[in-house]
Parts: sequence; structure tokens; C-alpha cells
Amino acid sequence: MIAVLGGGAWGTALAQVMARGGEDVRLWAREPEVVAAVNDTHANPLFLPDVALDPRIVATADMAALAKADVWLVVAPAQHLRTVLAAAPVAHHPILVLCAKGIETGTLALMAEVAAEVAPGCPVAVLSGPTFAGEVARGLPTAITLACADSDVGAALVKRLARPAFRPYLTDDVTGAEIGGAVKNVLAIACGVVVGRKLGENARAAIISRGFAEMLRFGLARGARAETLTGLSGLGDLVLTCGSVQSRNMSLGVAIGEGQPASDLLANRRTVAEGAATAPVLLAAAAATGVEMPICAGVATLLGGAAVDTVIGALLSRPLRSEG
Ligand SMILES: NC(=O)c1ccc[n+]([C@@H]2O[C@H](COP(=O)([O-])OP(=O)(O)OC[C@H]3O[C@@H](n4cnc5c(N)ncnc54)[C@H](O)[C@@H]3O)[C@@H](O)[C@H]2O)c1
Ligand SMILES: O=P(O)(O)OC[C@H](O)CO
Repeated sequence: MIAVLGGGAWGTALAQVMARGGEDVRLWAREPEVVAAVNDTHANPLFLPDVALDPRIVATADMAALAKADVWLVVAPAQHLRTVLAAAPVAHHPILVLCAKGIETGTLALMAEVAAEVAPGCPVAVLSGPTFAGEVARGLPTAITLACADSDVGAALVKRLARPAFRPYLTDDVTGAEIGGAVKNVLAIACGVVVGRKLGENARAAIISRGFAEMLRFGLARGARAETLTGLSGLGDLVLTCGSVQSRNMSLGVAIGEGQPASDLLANRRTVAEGAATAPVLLAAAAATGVEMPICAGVATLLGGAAVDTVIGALLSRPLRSEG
């Protein structure tokens, strides 16, 4: 049995992929209306509208129902991972596949570090890459990074999770996979601002490429490998998320660029835009590592309420420097 912890768009899409591949899937959702909709109508209109779900997905509000699963896809948002996992019945040490993209506020911890603290003894892997949930749930072709420090566990997981149109690529660089996914969300907000402010396609390409330089600097300083950061979970996801308003992070940036206050946009939203929480934490982590990340800093400043034109002006007036 495979357990899915989190009934948002991504947890539901992953449950669909696993169920379609013949797995017995238990999906834990926090919202009673999601549990009822998945079980009664095989749909999740709250988080993944317009997708007919496989009737083999069984949703539950009771985490005890997941206890028999040997593999857990953990899909709670980054800022809630600690609380959700702390309540989970994992004493039998299932494999935890961490699917959130972010850095924890306060601790500056990556998701694998949080899991190691909260669920000691559980083998951990990270699943991250260019994967809009709606496309994955509809069975469209997708490739993704599966990162696991234990090569035997990783190889078994890749076989277990792979489907004809869902292709995991294995690496042992867990930090690299995590950093790519966390940083690209912040950069997608920046790209959205460029689009919302109508600054043009040249500016968007500049943000993607200079933003990638920031991801690379920070990742390498934290021990990630360049091949991971240029792979699916890094550059691949950056290109996807900076190229489509299907992205919640990018569309948040578009609205900020159009002049809507970030605080209004973030108040009371039901879906996550992980980059908003990650931006200030990333800056603190970058400072602790001695790495400069001016575009990510600009995003954090905007989210704090700075005027869009002031932030853009500050980025454009930075000293000229060499590209490398
Ligand atoms: N949606 C995608 O296309 C996609 C793809 C890949 C990775 N991800 C990542 O997956 C993670 C989950 O995103 P999503 O898109 O499934 O979420 P979502 O925006 O669809 O839904 C919000 C989720 O947050 C949960 N939540 C809200 N408040 C909570 C709380 N206090 N405690 C615990 N959980 C709470 C809700 O139950 C729900 O599962 C994020 O880190 C996201 O970056 C999303
Ligand atoms: O909608 P976003 O911005 O959270 O992006 C979703 C996925 O992370 C894309 O890979």
C-alpha cells in the first residue's frame, strides 16, 4: 500500500498516478470535504478541479488508516511538514518520499532535515521536478527527479513509482534536488512581476538566467551538484514555473507586478505559493552561506511591501560585473 499525506493538488495528482498503476492508495486529507468528495464522487474540486479520479483512491481523515503503507508520499506544504509528520504513525519506519518545495521558516531547514528530526529512522527520498499537478493527473508525459542518499532504496523507489508517462530519474543528491525546487518558486514570482509589469520577454529571459546563476551559487555553496541543479529539479522546474501562469508562484508575481498589494494577495488564500514563504528564509540561508542572491532579495522585499518600481530600479542599478 502507498500512503499519500496531503490532499492538495499535488497529493491528489500523485495518488491518481499511483492508483492508475495498480497500487492500493490511501490519501490522507485535512479537509473533510476533500475526503468526502474523493470517496463519494471521485473528484477533488477544492484543489484539483476538472479531473476524474481513479475510484481505487481511498481518502481518509484518520492517519491511523495509513499505518500499513510501506511507502509514504509526503505532500504537506513545506511550512506544515513538521506538524503533519509529527502526527503521523511512522513507528514502523516507512520510506518517506518528500514532495514539498521549500525551506522551513525559523529553522532554515530543508525538508529532509525536518523529516530526519521528526521521523528519525525512516528512510527519506525527495521527489521534485517540472510537474504541474493537473497535467500529471491527466496522464500527460512527465519526468521528475527522485533523490535518495541510499542507492538501494532509491533504485527500488524508482521502479515502484515509475509509470509509462511518469519517469523518475535517480540521483543521490538530495540537497541539490531540494534547493532547486525551493529556489525556483522564488524566481517564478520574480518572472511573474516582469510579466505583470509588462517589462518584456528579454527581461523574463534575464531573470531566468541570472536567477539560475543565483540558484547555482547557493546550491554549490550548500554542497549540491551542478548536474542536479541543471537537471529536472533545478533548471527544468525553473523553466516550467517561469513560463506559465498555471504556476501559482508566477501568477502571484503577475498580480504583484500589476500593482496589487502582496499582503492582500497572500491573505486567506487556500492554495500555496511556496515561494512567498521561502523568499525571506532563503535570504537568511544565503546570508549564512555567504552567497549573494539579488533577485531573490528583490522578491523578499516586494513581499514585504516595497514598491515594484523601486525594487526593479535597484536591480537595474547594481554595479556591472562579469557573468561567471
Ligand atoms: N500543485 C502542483 O502542481 C505541485 C507540483 C509539485 C510540487 N508541489 C508542491 O507540493 C506541496 C503541496 O502543494 P499542493 O499544490 O498540493 O497544495 P494546494 O495549494 O493544492 O493545497 C493546499 C494544501 O495545503 C494544506 N494545508 C493548508 N493549511 C494547512 C495546515 N495548517 N496544516 C497542514 N496542511 C495544510 C491543505 O490541506 C492542502 O493539502 C507544495 O510544497 C508544492 O510546492 C505542487
Ligand atoms: O504552481 P506552483 O508555482 O506551485 O508550481 C507547481 C510545481 O512546483 C511546478 O513544478
